[in-house]
This record gives sequence, C-alpha cells and structure tokens, in this order.
Amino acid sequence: MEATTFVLFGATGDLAKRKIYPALYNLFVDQKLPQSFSVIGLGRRELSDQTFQANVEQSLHMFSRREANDPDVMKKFLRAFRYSVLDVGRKEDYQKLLKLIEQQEEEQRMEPNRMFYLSVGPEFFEPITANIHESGLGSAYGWKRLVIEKPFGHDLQSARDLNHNLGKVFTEDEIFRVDHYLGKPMVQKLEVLQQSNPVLQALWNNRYIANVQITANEIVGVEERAGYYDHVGAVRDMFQNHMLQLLMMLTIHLPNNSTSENIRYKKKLVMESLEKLQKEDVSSYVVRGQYEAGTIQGQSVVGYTSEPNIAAASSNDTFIAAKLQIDDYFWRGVPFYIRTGKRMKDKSTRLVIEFKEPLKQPGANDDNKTPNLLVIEIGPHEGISLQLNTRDPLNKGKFKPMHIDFHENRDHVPEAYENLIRDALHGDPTFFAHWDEVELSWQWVQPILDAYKENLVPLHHYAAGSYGPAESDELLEQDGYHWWFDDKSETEIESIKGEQYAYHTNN
Ligand SMILES: NC(=O)C1=CN([C@@H]2O[C@H](COP(=O)(O)OP(=O)(O)OC[C@H]3O[C@@H](n4cnc5c(N)ncnc54)[C@H](OP(=O)(O)O)[C@@H]3O)[C@@H](O)[C@H]2O)C=CC1
Ligand SMILES: O=C1O[C@H](COP(=O)(O)O)[C@@H](O)[C@H](O)[C@H]1O
Repeated sequence: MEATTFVLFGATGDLAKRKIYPALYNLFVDQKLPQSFSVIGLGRRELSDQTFQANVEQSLHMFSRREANDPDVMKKFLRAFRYSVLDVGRKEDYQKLLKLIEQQEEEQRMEPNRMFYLSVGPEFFEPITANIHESGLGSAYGWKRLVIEKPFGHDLQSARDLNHNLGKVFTEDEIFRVDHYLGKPMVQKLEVLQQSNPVLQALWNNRYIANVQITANEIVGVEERAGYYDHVGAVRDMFQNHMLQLLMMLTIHLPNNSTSENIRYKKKLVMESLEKLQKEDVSSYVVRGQYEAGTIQGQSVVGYTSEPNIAAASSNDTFIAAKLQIDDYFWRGVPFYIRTGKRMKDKSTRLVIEFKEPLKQPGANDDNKTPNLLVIEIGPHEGISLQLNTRDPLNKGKFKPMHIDFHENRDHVPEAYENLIRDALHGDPTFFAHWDEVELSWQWVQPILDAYKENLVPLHHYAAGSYGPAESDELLEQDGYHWWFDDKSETEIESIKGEQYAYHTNN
C-alpha cells in the first residue's frame, strides 16, 4: 500500500476517540496499514505529541473491542502519531501544518500522499477544504483524498452547495463520503451474496418477492446530541443516508465481477426509479413519530421533549416509517417498508425479504403455512436465516416452519470504520456514497422535509420501549402484511416454531 499521511481534523473529538483510533489500531495489528504511515492530529487544544499519544492510547483502552495490552505493539502504533494546533479559520495554522507534513515526508522519505479526514462539525467542511487549497496542502505531486463525515447537507439545496464548494478543491474521485452503514460487514456482503448465489439471483425480483422490510431500531434516545439531533430528526439522521443506502445495496442487480463503477451506477438507477412523493401525499406513505416516556429493558426513560436541551414544544421526529416503490423491471409492485427510530424496544438492524405464497391447491389444508422469509441481520449481531415450511409428522402432518440459520462467529469481525478507512487508504470508493446517490437521496426526501415543515404530516407519539406508533403497523396492514419480528409476529412464529437447523462457522 502506498505511503500515506493521515491528516485528522477533529482529533480530540468524540468520533476520533470512539471509532477512528480503534479502527486504525485494528488495521495496524492486522498489518493493513501502509508501511510508511503517519497520523497528524489537529484541534484547537494545545497538546504535546506525548499527551496526544497518551490520549489516543486511553481511547483504545476505552473503546477498542480488541485487547490493546501489548506495550510493544502499542508503542510501535503510537509512534506514527503527531499533533498540531489548528483553528479552522486561522491561515497560519495551515502553513504550520504544511511544514510539519513536508518535514515528516522528507525525514521518512515518503511519497506526499495525503488523506484529509474531516471529523469535525459540518460548518467546517467548506472552510477547511478552501484552506487546504490556499495553503498548498493539496498541491503536492502525490495523491490527495478527502474523507468527509456526515451530515452531507441539511436538505437538497445545501447538499448541492456543499458539493459545489468541495468540488472546487477535490474531484469526485478524491472525495470519500462516509456512510458508516456501508462499512458494516454484512452490508458489504450483500453484493456478493446476490451476485454469487444463483438461487438468490433467480428469486431477486417481483415474481417471487412479496415485500421487503428494512428496519433500524435503536434503544438509545437523543443522548447528549440535542443541539444536532433536534434540527435533523430521524429523517435526516438515518433515513436520507443509512436507510436509503441499505435499500440501494439490497435492490441492485449486478453482473458477475462487478466493478465499483457498476455498483455505483446500479445504485443510481435504483434511486432514479424510486416513485417520487408529492408533498401533499407524504402523509399516506410516511409515518412520523416522537417517543414519549416509557420503559426499556426494565428502565424508565423520559420522553423526547423532557430530554436535556430539548424544547418542551419540539415536534422533531425520532421515528420514521415509509412505504417506497421502485418502478423498474425487477421491483415493480413490490412494496418496500422502511422504518427507523430511537427508544425502541430493542436494537436491531435487519432486512426481511418476504416471499410470495405459492399458489394454494384447491381443498389443501395449508392454512398454517408461513411465508418463506430471508432475514439478513446487519447488527448488532450478523446473521442470515431462511424460513422454510416443512411437514410436522407429530401434528397431523400440518406444516411447521424450519429455520436455517447462519451466524458469524469469528473472534474479530471488522468494524465499519475499519473497513472504510482501509478502503479509503486503498482509494477504493465502492462503499462510500457517490454524489449522485447523495443528491438523489436528498431529492427523494425533500418533499418529506417540506411536508414536515408545513405540518402536513401528523406527529404520532409512541411509548419508549415499543416498536413505534400504531400507524407504522397500519402502513403494512393496509397491504395485508405486518412487520416481522415485532412482538406480535414473533409470538406467531414461536407458537409454530419447529426444529432449528443451525449452521455456525468459525472461518
Ligand atoms: N460522534 C459520532 O458518533 C459521530 C459523529 N459524526 C460526525 O463526525 C463529526 C465530528 O463529530 P464528533 O467527533 O462527535 O464532534 P466533537 O464535538 O466531539 O469534536 C469536534 C472536533 O472538532 C474540533 N474543533 C471544533 N471547533 C474547531 C475549530 N474552530 N477549529 C479546529 N477544530 C475544531 C474539536 O477540537 P478542539 O475542541 O480541540 O478544537 C474536536 O476535535 C461531525 O461532523 C459529526 O456529525 C458522524 C457519525 C457519528
Ligand atoms: O449515524 C448514526 O448512526 C447511529 C446508529 O448507528 P448504528 O451503527 O449503531 O446502527 C445513530 O445512533 C445516530 O443517531 C446516527 O447519527
């Protein structure tokens, strides 16, 4: 891998500590970092290199899932870290940074390849890139890359403006927009799963699939992020990016040996084929919710408007469910139900593909048949299971469901940020959001934002610890379906559950 200087804006921040340093450490231990690699951390705080290194080490002890106890390994890892004070608006700080980078590149005889990672608030994205340009930081003869965190804009227009301004300094090929859901190992497997399994490939269309359900439920509430979250809500925080990316990854049809370009092109086609919403119709397809007080796992929790720093009159959304349709050859007529919410009963990100019922035989006693389901668990645990029907010889030959389960059982499954940082270091854009996808996602979501703003969509309250407002169930019930694996449907499954065929792997 090519020599790289990793220039981290926001090196003293929460994301750096919780995600970026643990990911770099894991890559280092697995020997997936370039031989010549240095990190330059930036922030306004005055820190010596030693203090910075000690802070990085401390964050590994707090947040790394992997043991970080070997002092020799730690020492070698931390050797790559330097710190420089930089205030985003102070031009002289960029000059100082340039000198430091050039000096390091010279001392270590490194190619001047520079990866600028913006782990700072979105208001800093534009001034930082402009200063990278003006200071000459981006003008060395090696490559330059920009890794940019969310949120990418607040609505369609602001996203376009931001992209236009970034584009003055970095080309699309040089911009790596992080959507950490694309870094999740199971999401990265979706493409291969479909592409290299003819069985799935053959079934991946409206002839066999009745509906698709995409869920990202969270137990946590707004936490300490009131200032950010109360302005974005579930629609911008999760739906516009993560949920639509899951939809794209699940529905693309790929040729064998697809390239990054194929994948991104096909994702774009999916977004272009999404049936558009009109602002006036949003309330028929979208359910907007906000949590009230309730109990989660035996603990009482307050409602959203009683959370610290949230106004008592806030009508911000903490839940969204939506029905979407893709108007293309493969998916026409298949409803896609998407939901995500905070303070839900459990933490789970999953895709459920419900297959169509086979034609019923006249007079056949097959009432207790359940649909075939393919369930892809993305988190917190990875897994795939298939629900099939079989005969129960002990119960008058009635049908009973059989489950084939696969659960990832490896000691160390890479975390999303590990995959993404490794890909960015390799210059592989496959699992980063291309501008076309981002723009089309904002375009699709914009009528929802407008309808919310004009109060055209009722705000339904739900108890913390539930699965969201009843209206979210009704969205499916009107089409004759229900959300799988909520209490109701779980009980149904439990009551008829048969043998479990489990397949575990240690690969
Ligand atoms: N935290 C998370 O889990 C997630 C965060 N994100 C995104 O990542 C980005 C960073 O988030 P997070 O780490 O939580 O934010 P924090 O508020 O924890 O950290 C912000 C960082 O920016 C630096 N900073 C603030 N003002 C300036 C300035 N004027 N000049 C230079 N540096 C400055 C701070 O350093 P100092 O105070 O030393 O100047 C600090 O290192 C945001 O865009 C956020 O939306 C995305 C997904 C998840
Ligand atoms: O981007 C975000 O994602 C998290 C949920 O991520 P997960 O990996 O735990 O599923 C969410 O809590 C946060 O509000 C949002 O900004």
